[in-house]
Amino acid sequence: MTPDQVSAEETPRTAGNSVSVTGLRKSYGSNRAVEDLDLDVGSGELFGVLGPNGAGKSTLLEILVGLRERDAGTVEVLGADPSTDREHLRRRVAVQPQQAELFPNLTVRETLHLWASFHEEAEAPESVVERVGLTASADRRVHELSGGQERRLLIATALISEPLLVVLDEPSTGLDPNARAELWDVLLAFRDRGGTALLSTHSMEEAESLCDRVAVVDGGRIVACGAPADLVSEHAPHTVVSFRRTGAPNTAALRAMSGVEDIELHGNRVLVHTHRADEVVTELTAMTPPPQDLVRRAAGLDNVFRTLTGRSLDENEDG
Ligand SMILES: Nc1ncnc2c1ncn2[C@@H]1O[C@H](COP(=O)(O)OP(=O)(O)OP(=O)(O)O)[C@@H](O)[C@H]1O
Repeated sequence: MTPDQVSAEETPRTAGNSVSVTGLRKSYGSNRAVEDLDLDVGSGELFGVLGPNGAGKSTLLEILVGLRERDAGTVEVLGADPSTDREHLRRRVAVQPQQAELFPNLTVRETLHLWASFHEEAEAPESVVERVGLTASADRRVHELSGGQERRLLIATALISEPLLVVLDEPSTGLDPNARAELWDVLLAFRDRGGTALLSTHSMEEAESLCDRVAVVDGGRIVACGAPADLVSEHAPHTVVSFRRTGAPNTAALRAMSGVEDIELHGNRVLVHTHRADEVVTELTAMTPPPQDLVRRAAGLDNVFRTLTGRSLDENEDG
C-alpha cells in the first residue's frame, strides 16, 4: 500500500486532514503538559511542532500515535481515534520515538528484511535502502554506521510498512549539518510521494528549512501556527544584526542606541533586533573598538518564539 493507493473508504479523512485535534489536555500529576490544544495537519503536509524542551511536544506526539492516554479533548488520526482504534492505525502510521533501538550486529539489509517481516504488506527492503540513500552501506552492520546513516536506517524501518503518516520525535537531534540535510531529503521525498510527516523539533533552522507548516508550542499550548515565512512576516518582520562579543558587552549602551529594539546574548554573539538595520549598523561600526564579525540577517522562527513568549527557544541562551 502506498499513500496514493489507499481509497477514501479504507481511510476516512476529516476534510483533507490527517490529524485533527481539539481541546486536547494532558497532565502528569499537577504538571500540565498539554493544555487546550487545537491542531490540524493536512494530508500530504510536512508539519513541524517547534518548541523548547518541556514544551509538551513528545506528549502530544505520543497521544497522537496511541502511546499515551489523553485527559480530555478529541483526537482523529487518519479518521480514527488512536486511543481506541489502534489496529486501524497500526499499518497506516509509523512512529519513530526519540529513543529507538536497532540491533547492532545486523546489517542494514538484514535489519530491513527483519522489519519487513513484522508487516503483512511491506515495501521491498532493497527499494527502501535506495530511498534513504544507504545502497552503498547495505551490507554494513548497524554498529559500523555513522550517526546520520543510523538515523536514516531508523527512518527506513518506519517507512517500510508504507505508512500514510510518519510521526518522528526530534529526528535530527545530534546530527551534523550534512547528516541532517540527508535526513531532510528522505522526509521531503516521502512528502513528495503523498505521505504526511509530523515531527517535533527544537531547531528553528529545521522548522524553517524543512516544514510546510509549523505549530510553535510553549507550555503545552500552541502560540502560533502557519507557514514559517508567514509566521516570521506576521510576528518578527525585523532584522537581526549580530556581532562577536569580546568580554562583557555594554548592553545598556546598546539598548540606548537609536533604532535598537531588543538585545540578546547568544553564545559568544550579541544579537541586536531592529527595524532600522542600516542606521544600527552605522552606529555599531562607529564604536570603539568596532564590533567583530558583524552579520545581519532577517529574523526567523526563533525570533517569532521570542516575540510571542518573551523567552528564547535555546535554553542555553543567557540574554
Ligand atoms: N512521564 C512523565 N511523567 C511526569 N512528567 C512528565 C512525563 N513526561 C513528560 N513530563 C513533563 O511534561 C512536560 C512536557 O514534556 P514533554 O516531554 O512532552 O515535552 P517536550 O517538548 O517533548 O520536551 P523534550 O524535548 O525535552 O522531550 C514537561 O514538564 C515534562 O517534565
